[in-house]
Amino acid sequence: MTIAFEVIKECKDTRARVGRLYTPHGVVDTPVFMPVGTQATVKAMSPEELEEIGAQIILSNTYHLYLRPGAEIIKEAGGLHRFMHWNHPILTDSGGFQVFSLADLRQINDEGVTFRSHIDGSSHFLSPEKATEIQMALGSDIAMCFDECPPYPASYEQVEKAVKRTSSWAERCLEAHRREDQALFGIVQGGVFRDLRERSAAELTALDFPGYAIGGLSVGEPKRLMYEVLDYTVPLLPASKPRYLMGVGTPDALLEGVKKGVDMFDCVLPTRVARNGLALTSSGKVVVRNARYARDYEPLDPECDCYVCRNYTRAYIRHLLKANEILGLRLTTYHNLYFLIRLMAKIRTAVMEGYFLKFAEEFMAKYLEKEV
Ligand SMILES: CO[C@@H]1O[C@H](CNc2nc3cc4c(=O)[nH]c(N)nc4cc3[nH]2)[C@@H](O)[C@H]1O
Repeated sequence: MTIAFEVIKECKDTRARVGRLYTPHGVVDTPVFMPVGTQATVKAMSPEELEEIGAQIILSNTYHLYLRPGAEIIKEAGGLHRFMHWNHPILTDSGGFQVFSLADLRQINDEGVTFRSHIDGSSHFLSPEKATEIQMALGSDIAMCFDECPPYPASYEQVEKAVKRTSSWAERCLEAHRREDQALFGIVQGGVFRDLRERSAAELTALDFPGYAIGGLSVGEPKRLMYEVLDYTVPLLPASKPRYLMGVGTPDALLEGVKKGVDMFDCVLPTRVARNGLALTSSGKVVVRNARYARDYEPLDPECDCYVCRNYTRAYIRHLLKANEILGLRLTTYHNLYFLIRLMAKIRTAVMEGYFLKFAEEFMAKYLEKEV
């Protein structure tokens, strides 16, 4: 068995649950936030720093690594874990989303996708078989099916076509998948159309994947629409298997996703906004680049106990960011990742001890979702 999942504790008044995901590279306590390491690195962080902040599993991208440095080099180097010196679980996204959102799309048909690289314009072809082969070469613990993620908004016909393709491509990925020490997760599509979500979930659960992602969300739709889709999609997935909401998210979306029964999350947000000088704190977002922090000798988050908040001030980090000093990016990234990973740990404790709903309400009351 390449991967096993067990539900440890269910929340009595929401769908939240604490679980444990057993993978070839270690155990993951869920709900879990996965830092994004698109090009085999979580930007500005070393693997040791990721361990220090409590990162359990990270995400990397088939599309990017296939284009650069190429799956062959990573395979020759002994696989992605050895290549990037990360000896804990890794999940790779299949390229389904990246090829639509990044590449200069040339053509998509039932066979696969022809596209031009966003790096050098060279022409490439990705199919379910090829995306699966690349992930087997990378050696991630969890590989994702090659799917079609429609944009938002998209017409019913467009989404229906993507569901059909995603289901047929899922069968082809399953057929092509040959690595015993790697789990392949299915991805449910269906946009914001309930009947299409039901159809996609039925077709994918019939294939009995060890885990399921909810795709096609966090693509620009209003949050309340995403929550509505989750409300009727999560119950369609087997409760005994991990559920992964792709591309999410902000502290409020993580809390809502956990409340609705999601176990795994990933988002570029904490690392991306850090590079724009925005810190996530228990009282909301702090745009530490702002002049108002020039003489602010408090930590990014006075309630945070991370290495950055124990040793540096807003004034210093603002100075570094304004001076384009690399340490500025590193310190803000370190704190943002710590903040989200710490939030997930608090969520797990709250579920275990039966006060999750109260915790979520109190957290949100403080996290005003506005810049302080
Ligand atoms: C809100 O942040 C922006 O939006 C992206 C996050 N949102 C997101 N939705 C996703 C959906 C899918 C999917 O349906 N299939 C596969 N295979 N991977 C996916 C990856 C996804 N990531 C960030 O890149 C950022 O630009």
